[in-house]
Amino acid sequence: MKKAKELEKLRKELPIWQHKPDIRWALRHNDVLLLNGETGSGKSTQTPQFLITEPWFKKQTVKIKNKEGREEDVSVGGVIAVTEPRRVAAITLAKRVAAEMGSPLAKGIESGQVGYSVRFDSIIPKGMKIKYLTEGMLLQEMLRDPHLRQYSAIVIDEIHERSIDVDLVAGFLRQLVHGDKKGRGGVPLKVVVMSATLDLGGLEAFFSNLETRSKYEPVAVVYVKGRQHKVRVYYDVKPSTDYLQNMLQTILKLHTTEPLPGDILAFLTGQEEIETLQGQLEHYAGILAKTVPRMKVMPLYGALPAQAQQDAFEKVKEPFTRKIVLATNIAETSVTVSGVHFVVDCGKSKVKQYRSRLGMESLLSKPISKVSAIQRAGRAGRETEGKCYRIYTEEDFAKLEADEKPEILRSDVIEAVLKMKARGVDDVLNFPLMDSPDIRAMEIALLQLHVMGALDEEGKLTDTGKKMATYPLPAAYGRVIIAAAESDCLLEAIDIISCLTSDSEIFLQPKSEEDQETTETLRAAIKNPRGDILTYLTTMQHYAAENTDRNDWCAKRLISIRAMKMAMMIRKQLRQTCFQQKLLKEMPPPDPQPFEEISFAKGETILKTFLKAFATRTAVLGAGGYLTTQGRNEIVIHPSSVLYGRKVEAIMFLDNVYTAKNYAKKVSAIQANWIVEALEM
Ligand SMILES: Nc1ncnc2c1ncn2[C@@H]1O[C@H](COP(=O)(O)OP(=O)(O)OP(=O)(O)O)[C@@H](O)[C@H]1O
Repeated sequence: MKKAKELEKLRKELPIWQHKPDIRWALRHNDVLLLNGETGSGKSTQTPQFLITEPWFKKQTVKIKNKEGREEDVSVGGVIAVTEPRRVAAITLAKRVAAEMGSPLAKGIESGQVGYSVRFDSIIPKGMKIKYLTEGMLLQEMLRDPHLRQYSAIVIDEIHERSIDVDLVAGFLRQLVHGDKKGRGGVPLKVVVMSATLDLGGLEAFFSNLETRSKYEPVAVVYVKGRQHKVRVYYDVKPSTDYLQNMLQTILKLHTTEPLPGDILAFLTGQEEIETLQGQLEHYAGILAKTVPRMKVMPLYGALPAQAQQDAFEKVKEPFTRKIVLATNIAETSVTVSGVHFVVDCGKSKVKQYRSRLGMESLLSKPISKVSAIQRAGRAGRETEGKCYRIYTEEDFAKLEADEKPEILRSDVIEAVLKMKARGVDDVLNFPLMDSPDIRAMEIALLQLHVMGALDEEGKLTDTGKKMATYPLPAAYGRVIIAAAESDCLLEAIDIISCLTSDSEIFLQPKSEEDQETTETLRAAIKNPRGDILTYLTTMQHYAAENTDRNDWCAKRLISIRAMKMAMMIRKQLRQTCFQQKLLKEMPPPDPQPFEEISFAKGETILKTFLKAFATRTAVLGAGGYLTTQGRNEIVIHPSSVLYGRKVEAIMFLDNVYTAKNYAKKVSAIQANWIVEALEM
């Protein structure tokens, strides 16, 4: 790692450096700054560093009335939060900025100026002035500290990515900036919104307070022109029929013709493609001539453990070796993958799509937007001039949409509605957001939350709803936790939910028929004929009871050890939260505990508990197959379910995908009369 002094020279060469005075001036006179800058101009790393010496940044002690109406001394400010759409970006940026400031950032070191906070991992040193965190973490903090008293400023990075979380953060910040400042003892909160897209008009209108516009204009705008290094872009001359094959050839060609140094970063749509290409590249790596550099192929996707993700960012230490990073769009924005001079872009990514008519969400592989293509290319020009190879034609590029459609317009909005309610927004249909979701999607979400008991007849958040909003879980699983505490099956529900919400699938797919047979035999003991929910329970209970070699236990059954480790962390966190909330009377004894088969009756209780949250995700067997209870749509059981091919009276499914057919996933066998009971609750 370079020293702060050496890095200072590089910092001064960044295009944003020239704008340091404008940025400071703008925030001395305005509460909101919109900052537009090309990728690589230095926004994410420099902006917070420019601001920590400003007079308004200092921590202040102010008098604020508490709930009883008594005035007390409270500290406000002294930290700048920078939100990032993804964990990797928050962590790598914090490390970079810590190095630039010459401030240590490591586990066990107590003081330092930079910290970060992402799920299951944080370093918050004493004296921290800059904190990188994910948008989701800031939303959780806002529930505990609605006035964000810890902070002098919030910097929203990469707002153009438009995740649901960033839209909510922006909506709540707008409310804080324009609301009365009593909750902060009169100290204003500064907000910096950073974007790589030029269209700031919409954002400016959103953050301006239209009612008071004539008296006071709170929004300043700064444009940062230029990036540090040039990136040349190359296109395919004709459309490709097999882009994976094309990617492979392009990477091999670059590897065999381009001199070192110069690592390659390739963008693909998901884990499966990455693993396929990795296998192919490693095959070629074994047969390359000795005169050609060695290849070090490194995957980079969301479900990888944090350390494996960080490894992909490191410089290659081995001599005469080229790093080839195969990534999903998690490496698309904000990050610098060290050593990369070449980007190869497949031009697609997986996106969530909500079909409000069906009330269901599915994941589709779609062409990216122009903004994404530009961001991807930008990764080649972070440390030096670079090249980007687009595995599509220039005409195809011209046809791409300018921007991604905001997630809130293509998703199930139940979590968004719950978070708004938890923040005290009563009229969610009229709460100002940058883009308001389809009214039908909002109404469905309100209805579902009411059915779950999170909202009362008047649409007010109930105690159940308040608790649900505090869990780092989809709303429906939060509801299951509460129902399970009432039905004496909380520990079992936590075990199941931990598996269900782990980063990646617990059960890996066998690669050959032979594997399939052996796996089936070994999995027989964990499979429960009543469906996937109870199968997850036995899996977790066997895994937690295993006291010799958990890796070996997983490998034999083709169970993902990585997914199980993540599930164990979620289990620990949920047990602690439930203990704090007094849903759990005492903490269970530490693992390993002997495996104990649950009774048939307990299994029924668990399924009925899940049904309290998933009553609308059920289907009943008719003459032609299963028909959903909501909407009477045909649905078939997905091959990944233990119930695949079985005909039972009725099913409950926790997930579904809409590809060639409407598939139910994570399926359990239930009785039709339980659905009526659950809906009448
Ligand atoms: N982890 C890192 N390792 C090496 N260099 C880095 C690192 N992070 C940032 N840099 C350098 O700092 C420059 C500016 O990075 P920064 O993230 O601030 O830019 P940005 O304008 O926010 O870009 P983007 O919108 O793409 O995130 C990079 O181009 C790179 O040269």
